[in-house]
Amino acid sequence: MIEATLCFPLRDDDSEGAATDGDTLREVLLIEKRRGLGEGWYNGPGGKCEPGEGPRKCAIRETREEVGLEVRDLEKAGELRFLLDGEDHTFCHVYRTRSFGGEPTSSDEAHPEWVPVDEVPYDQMWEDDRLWLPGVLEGRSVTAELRFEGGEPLDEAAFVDSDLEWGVSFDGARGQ
Ligand SMILES: Nc1ncnc2c1[nH]c(=O)n2[C@H]1C[C@H](O)[C@@H](COP(=O)(O)OP(=O)(O)OP(=O)(O)O)O1
Repeated sequence: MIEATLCFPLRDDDSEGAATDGDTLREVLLIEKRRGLGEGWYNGPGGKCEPGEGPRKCAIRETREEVGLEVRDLEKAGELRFLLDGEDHTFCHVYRTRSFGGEPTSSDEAHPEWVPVDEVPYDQMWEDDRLWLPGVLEGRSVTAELRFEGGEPLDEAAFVDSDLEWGVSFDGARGQ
């Protein structure tokens, strides 16, 4: 099974024009994927773990490689198990963070964009994301089994059903 990661940097944009009436606009950094699995769709920065690499290190490396952001203090927010035609395909660790340095910049893999959390373009993302990402962006934790059918590649298969559990604890080794 492939082990992969996703990382969702969050910030409050209270600059003039972004917020009105004292409200703060909460934003998430998404990427428009320029190549590979999910090309053309929005997602968080992330990707496959290298051999021997822990998922937290992978999320930090992939975010640096894809958008040039140095993310820190990652909080584990989810574990997603993607099945294709009844078989395990990818196990994805999901993180969020409010701590990072640098400015997001485009690479040949990804184009970054700060997006208000209530304007996430779910119609231009993996179909399952609308089930779990809103809760993750609200600060909740989730485990999910997400089932696809129709053969490789995964991003051309049909999303068929899911089981989600919220309020999961990622304390201890599972928090890695
Ligand atoms: N269903 C769904 N929703 C949201 N995100 C994903 C899925 N399925 C997925 O596989 N993913 C995520 C998990 C990973 O972050 C990427 C896929 O990794 P990929 O881009 O292939 O990995 P890279 O390491 O960037 O690719 P290479 O550079 O190694 O080719 O999608």
